[in-house]
Amino acid sequence: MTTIAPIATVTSAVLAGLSRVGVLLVNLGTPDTADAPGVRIYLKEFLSDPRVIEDQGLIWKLVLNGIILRSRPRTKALDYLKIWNTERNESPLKTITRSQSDKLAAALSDRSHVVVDWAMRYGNPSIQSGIEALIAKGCERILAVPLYPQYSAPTSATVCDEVFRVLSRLRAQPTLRVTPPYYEDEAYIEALATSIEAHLTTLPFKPELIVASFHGMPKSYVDKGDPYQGQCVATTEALRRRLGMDAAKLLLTFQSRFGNAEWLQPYTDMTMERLAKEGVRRIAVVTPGFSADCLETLEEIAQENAEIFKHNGGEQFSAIPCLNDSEPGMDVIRTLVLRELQGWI
Ligand SMILES: C=CC1=C(C)c2cc3[nH]c(cc4nc(cc5[nH]c(cc1n2)c(C)c5CCC(=O)O)C(CCC(=O)O)=C4C)c(C)c3C=C
Ligand SMILES: [Fe+2]
Ligand SMILES: [Fe+2]
Repeated sequence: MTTIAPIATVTSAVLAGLSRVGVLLVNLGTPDTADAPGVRIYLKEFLSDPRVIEDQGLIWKLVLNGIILRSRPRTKALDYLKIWNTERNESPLKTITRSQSDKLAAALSDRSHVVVDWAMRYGNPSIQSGIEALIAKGCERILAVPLYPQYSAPTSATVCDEVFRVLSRLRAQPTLRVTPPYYEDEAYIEALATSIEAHLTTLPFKPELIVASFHGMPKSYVDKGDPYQGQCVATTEALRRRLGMDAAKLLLTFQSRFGNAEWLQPYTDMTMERLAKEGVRRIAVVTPGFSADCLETLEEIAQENAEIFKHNGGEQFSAIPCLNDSEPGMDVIRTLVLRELQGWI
């Protein structure tokens, strides 16, 4: 049965005349600790989400609990250790998302009734705690911002599911808006292009080509109607136009395959191997689908895929940082948020 949460905090804020607008930045989530128990808790929550693994039947439950959660946490914890932010003792995804939130708050500080916070879909800080904190600060309107340029059900939709689940337990709900995907927004394409150009000037070599690697997903999800692949293609084509590069100079690939089903192709790792074997010696890889550097960019691309490329004859490999909390990156988030807050501020 759905329980109705107490609304005392909401009521007192409203009575005090503190009606505010809340902005909640949300990214995927990451383990709290870089060890097997921490990764197990994270993977269990993540992989039990029917938006991520659509068939949550008995066979999947047996595979998840009997195989995956027994072995993967140990190996993945070692990968997390390679990229861990030891200063703050947290995953880079958290450090960067917090900084994006702080910088957005600073950029909107002249609008005192706007409150900015951040949350993770899986793990901590949770979406529930983020929404409760905004409500406690008097926010009667909330803009949820899934930090994914391209929409997909396993990422953007599940953020909405969780936001709606939290609101479903409230008697006095805040009014809700959700930012749309921004896969071909001018500010986003411009930010990607300038960050690529700036990065290339820092390299001691000139890449023969650039690979744009997006997180993959099972092909069947797209066949059933997920628009993700089309939006990745649209981003890449817009970037090609902006950079004056053709499909042979800016390639589109999909990484992070999980399980045995067919995922979106071409696969990043197989492309690295193919390119090196065909004689390409110098490449750069950009990851436009990730708004913040994380395990998939810092370890899988910058370490694993660099190794695959070099092992097969490649010589120079450079991973281009995500937009993160850089000036162009914050320009994207600020532009998106200000556009979607129109009429509220
Ligand atoms: C069926 C499984 C998965 C789907 C579908 C999926 C889609 C998807 N994921 C991202 C972004 C990220 N994924 C990250 C890690 C990660 N992804 C999966 C599985 C699926 N992702 C797993 C099991 C993991 C954990 C690591 C591992 O065990 O391999 C991350 C990094 C998180 C971090 O802690 O740094 C991100 C970001 C997108 C955009 C996406 C949809 C297209
Ligand atoms: Fe993923
Ligand atoms: Fe990965």
